[in-house]
Amino acid sequence: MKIYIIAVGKIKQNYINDGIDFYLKKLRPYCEIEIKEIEEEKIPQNLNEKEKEEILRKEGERILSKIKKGSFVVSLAVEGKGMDSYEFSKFLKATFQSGYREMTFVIGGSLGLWENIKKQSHANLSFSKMTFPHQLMRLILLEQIYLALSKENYL
Ligand SMILES: C[S@@+](CC[C@H](N)C(=O)[O-])C[C@H]1O[C@@H](n2cnc3c(N)ncnc32)[C@H](O)[C@@H]1O
Repeated sequence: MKIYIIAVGKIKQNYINDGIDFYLKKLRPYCEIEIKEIEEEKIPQNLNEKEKEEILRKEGERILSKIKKGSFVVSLAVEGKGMDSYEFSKFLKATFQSGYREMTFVIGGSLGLWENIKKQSHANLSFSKMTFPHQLMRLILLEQIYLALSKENYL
């Protein structure tokens, strides 16, 4: 089983990169996992709606080009479906048990995710009603995948 995380932008904060490395190592016995970074568009000052939509579309098309056919795609979105950690663990395992060999999680950039991606995904997943920075979202997602695959009995 393989998990891809497609995320917009590079992470510059060392504490987040250290956390990501930490969980990638811990996840090694449980699954193969790969992060694909998408180039982030520059956001102009006084951004208008048209410019915002254009940025989301450009980033969105880059994301779509990285999604492998046959992968079960989950977009991370504040307005998506909420789950507790136990439900998330069951969701991960059930997806792989249903025959999918790959899951792809998609995390948007500073402006979010293109609507087309959310519509085309198999599921939209919310981690809470709060909006987290996209860099931190990568770390939170890895920690929850680790919890889901390694510690079911404690959830
Ligand atoms: C800074 S947020 C984007 C905020 C943007 N205003 C929006 O409405 O989507 C960047 C990305 O992090 C992810 N994200 C942030 N908070 C989240 C949450 N509570 N649940 C799921 N994903 C979240 C989403 O993929 C989002 O596109």
